[in-house]
Amino acid sequence: MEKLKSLVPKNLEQTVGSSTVDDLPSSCSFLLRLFQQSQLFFQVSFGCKRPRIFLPFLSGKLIGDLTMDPENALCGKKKDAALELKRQGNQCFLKGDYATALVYYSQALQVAPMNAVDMDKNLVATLYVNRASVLLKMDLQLECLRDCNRTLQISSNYAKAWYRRGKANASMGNFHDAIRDFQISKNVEVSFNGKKQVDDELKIIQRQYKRSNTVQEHSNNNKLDDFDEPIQVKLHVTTSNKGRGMVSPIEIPPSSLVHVEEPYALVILKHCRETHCHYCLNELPADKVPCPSCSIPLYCSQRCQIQAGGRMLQNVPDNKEILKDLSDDLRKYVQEITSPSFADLRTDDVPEHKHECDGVHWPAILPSEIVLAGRILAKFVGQGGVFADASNLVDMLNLSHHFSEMHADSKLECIIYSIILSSCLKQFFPSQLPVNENTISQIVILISQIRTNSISIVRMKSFDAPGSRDQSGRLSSVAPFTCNMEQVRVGQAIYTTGSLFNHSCKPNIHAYFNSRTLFIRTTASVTVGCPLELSYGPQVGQLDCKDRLKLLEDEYSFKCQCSGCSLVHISDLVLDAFCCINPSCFGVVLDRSIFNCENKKTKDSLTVDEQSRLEPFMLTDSFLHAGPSHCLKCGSYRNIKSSCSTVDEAWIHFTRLQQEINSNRVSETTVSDALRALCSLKSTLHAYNKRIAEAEDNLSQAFCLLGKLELAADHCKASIRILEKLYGENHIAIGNELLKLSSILLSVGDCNGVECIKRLSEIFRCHYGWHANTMFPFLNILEEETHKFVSTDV
Ligand SMILES: C[S@@+](CC[C@H](N)C(=O)[O-])C[C@H]1O[C@@H](n2cnc3c(N)ncnc32)[C@H](O)[C@@H]1O
Repeated sequence: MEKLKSLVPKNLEQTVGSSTVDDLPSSCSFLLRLFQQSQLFFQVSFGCKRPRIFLPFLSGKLIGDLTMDPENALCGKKKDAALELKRQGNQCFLKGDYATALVYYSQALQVAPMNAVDMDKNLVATLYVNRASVLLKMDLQLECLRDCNRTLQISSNYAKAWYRRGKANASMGNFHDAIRDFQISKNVEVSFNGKKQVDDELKIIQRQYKRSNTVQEHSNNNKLDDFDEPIQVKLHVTTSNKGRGMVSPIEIPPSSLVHVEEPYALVILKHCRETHCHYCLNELPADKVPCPSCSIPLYCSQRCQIQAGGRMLQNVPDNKEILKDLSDDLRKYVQEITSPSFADLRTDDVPEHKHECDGVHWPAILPSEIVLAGRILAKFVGQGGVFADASNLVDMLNLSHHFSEMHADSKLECIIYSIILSSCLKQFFPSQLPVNENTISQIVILISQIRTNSISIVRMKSFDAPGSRDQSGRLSSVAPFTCNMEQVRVGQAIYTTGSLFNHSCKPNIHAYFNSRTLFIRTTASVTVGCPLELSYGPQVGQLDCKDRLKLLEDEYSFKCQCSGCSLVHISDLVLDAFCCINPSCFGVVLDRSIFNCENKKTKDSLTVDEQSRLEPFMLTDSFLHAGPSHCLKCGSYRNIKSSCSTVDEAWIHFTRLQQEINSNRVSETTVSDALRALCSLKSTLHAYNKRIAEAEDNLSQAFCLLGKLELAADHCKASIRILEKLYGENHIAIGNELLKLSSILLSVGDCNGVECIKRLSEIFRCHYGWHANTMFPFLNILEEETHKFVSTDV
């Protein structure tokens, strides 16, 4: 991108940098002509791990390379590479290194062409059946079963696939299916020895079946969650100083579902490409499914693959040969497995990966937001939209944006990306997407809309929660659990209605995702006409007001007008405050930058109740009398510079402690030093300063590792008391801390753990409603433990 930008002469750069929405088409036209006339050859690197591209832009080589044909494309399929990976997979399998074999077979599947043949068999079918063997060795029976199905959908008479399917079914206790699998395997097996082996296995399973009397359970792994919770209210759109926003026409209690929406378009983030499904964004299972036509996307199931790519894995196999000698029951069974029905899939949508497939490079190379813009454009065109005039796409989406306020450099980048994107998409939509200034300026606005409105889709990072179950479903332990639950950004999406919710640093709604679906729930009671606002990122309790304002301006291009940033409240006062030097005074002392920020806030509109809550920390008119470095309650002076040095010195011990915690080896000496440092922090910082909470949390983790659980519980409680002040009692951050505390208390047999679990369950349910138990399975387990705990106690 930097090299492309360097082609633009200074005067044109300035014109582009100062352009507004109205003169955008002329800026786009200048740049388009410049690139079309450029005779320069240049090298473009988009900063990804793909090889750099050497391109003459004018000759179409840049676009040519980005949209290369499947035979030559790096993202295309490669039979030789697949065969080599298969060979390495086989070697690892023979050595018993199943985990590495799994990786090789999966990589081979990613690059194997669908129609390639290897030793008289379809290569993809062979790779699936090989991977099925590895999965069976690794005790992943369900994954093995699915890979067998995939083999059979390509090659229904693959005896080994029926045989392994039978083994997997038998291991899972599905004896009835296992018997049918072995019967079919025996039928299609050609060798005498093979037939005998299957027959022996069949006899064993038949005997087991007779004994077991098991009720057959047909697991439908691809079944989507049923969703039947009604939406509580139809929200209204109003306009305020924040632009359009959502308000409630009625009073709404906490934890009410107020909005559910599927994305208009969505894209996976690059760092999650190997770990999460490119369609539903859930974590990939061991039997991930590649795109049949290119080597980039990976899916958790065929359903997701078909929905994203719009094509089946293969043609429906010809079952005639295999069916002719089978009973009616077995014939039906073969049909079900080899020709699964995806009739319930939504077919009204434009498959979002279709225009990116067949080996084109650009979706792998361009930034995610540009790929997302491409998906929106493809959907627009796929639904019959045409770029006849200058604003139809922009009007259709009707989303706000900040193009005019964007930095000059960002404007230039946006236009260059729009030229590249329109040229790439032209290969797929030759007549619908003309490369001209109208199309390009609409794409520029689209990118600005994406920057203002796209929502990050997050997932909880996998972790071993307390009371996790082993494979057999037994509770492994309720050992103290001390790590923080972390969320990872996995995708970026446009939800057209969801983007009408404004931001507040003190939000009253919470957004979360199940697969691709956006859910929004109230976290507090909402009065009639009250705006429903969620947090785009920074929240009261996490960052002080000046840092929040800066972050929102830098990353989201607006000056926050929320009540959290315009009214004085306890959290912003205490979060980074120092304590008063007078031990009997609970007032706060602020440094200059925080003081100046708080001083600008309105104090007049505070209610009597709000004023009385601030009372212990400050006199509400104290800003007039006291200044920075002075206690806002009694006016005493504190030397901020030396106080900062005291804190820095103390913090060195907590940095060391954290390092030891990370390596799971905590020494008694480091803990004693940290305890002394905590005293020093407490005599310098305000009692509700967030660093004290962090220090208490570190000590709690350290005492857990030393096995001193009572002390761990005490420090955890101290941390929670501070966080409650900063965030409020029902914030999800408190839920996370309660999770730690409850696991510590349960480990030492303290019945207060039961109360803790009740409280954390309520917080999680308030934020996630009925999804809480599926998203956080440890809740069920902890609740079960609680029941046992209570009954044992009685
Ligand atoms: C996702 S949109 C929300 C809907 C938008 N208000 C509209 O009219 O379409 C985000 C934009 O809304 C405005 N906005 C949202 N929350 C705000 C806040 N707390 N203070 C000021 N402006 C806000 C900003 O312009 C921001 O870029």
